[in-house]
Amino acid sequence: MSSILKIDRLSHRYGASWAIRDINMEINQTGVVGLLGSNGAGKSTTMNIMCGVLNQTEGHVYIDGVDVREHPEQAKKNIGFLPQNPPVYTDLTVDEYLTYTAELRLIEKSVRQKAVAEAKERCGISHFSSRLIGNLSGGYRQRVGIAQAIIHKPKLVVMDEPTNGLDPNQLIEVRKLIREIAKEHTVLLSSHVLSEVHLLCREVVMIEGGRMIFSDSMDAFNNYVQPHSVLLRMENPPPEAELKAIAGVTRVELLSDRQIRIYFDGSRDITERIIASSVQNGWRLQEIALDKSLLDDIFKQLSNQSHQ
Ligand SMILES: Nc1ncnc2c1ncn2[C@@H]1O[C@H](COP(=O)(O)OP(=O)(O)OP(=O)(O)O)[C@@H](O)[C@H]1O
Repeated sequence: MSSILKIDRLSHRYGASWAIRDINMEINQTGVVGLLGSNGAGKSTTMNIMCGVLNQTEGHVYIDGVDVREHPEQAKKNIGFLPQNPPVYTDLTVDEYLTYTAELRLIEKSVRQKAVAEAKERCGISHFSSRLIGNLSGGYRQRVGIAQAIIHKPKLVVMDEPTNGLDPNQLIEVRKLIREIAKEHTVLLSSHVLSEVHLLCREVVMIEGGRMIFSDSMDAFNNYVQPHSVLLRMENPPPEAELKAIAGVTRVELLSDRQIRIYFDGSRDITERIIASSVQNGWRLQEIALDKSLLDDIFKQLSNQSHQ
């Protein structure tokens, strides 16, 4: 059986400069896969090629076994695309716009209205059928954008930064909708926000500077995001050796006479052991805080590893 998406040594350059180099990816299941990368990493370029909007310089993209460049019409039957700026027409009503997109997707006239009704229902916009898109909030406009992406029931739905610019309530709602959609479709979404990918995705692909630097499950990715150091403030800190003796501690860094950073090997109960030792030995612990890895640090760490 063919993969839902297979990307094989994909590269693209604009003029003389390469935007992406040698991207490889394979997805075989439903669920959400995140394409994570900072601004300018190459996410939109990859997605635009995947969806047949841009012709690559080198490499291949197969959707359900069909080469997007060689057989675009056939491949696009199984792709839904929500670009970074949703292609919604603000002077059309929701019904007019979705009927138009159903037509573009070559859905037969006899079943077009049914397809529009189903897409509206799934995206929670049935009650806005005759509302002008220009009069909808950002969150609802995004739902209309998602509705056009699933109207022809594609196997793969590609969403370029789908939650960008939404307010916190809209964010929660749109995330919920993406999770729903991902029960039946494979969703590939891009983001430059680590927490977004964390909340939604089963797998993560990271690109930086146009190169793929990580591709694995969310659990594997978490190993990089989990804190590996803790910041302490103590009124009566012990000699370094006593802190090093706590199980799991790998390194101790004295920041000032009361502030200390402790590096540990990933065991989650380290804070409990530090607190217990402090109470037992009278170190008078005042503050303890886990250092979360910053996205920039993770990018750096992974980039270094992939270049070694
Ligand atoms: N049409 C274009 N012409 C020339 N260079 C481009 C063009 N589009 C993108 N680039 C360059 O290609 C690189 C990758 O851009 P791309 O838009 O794919 O990144 P991105 O990860 O989607 O970033 P963002 O989140 O900012 O959209 C960047 O250096 C960008 O400046």
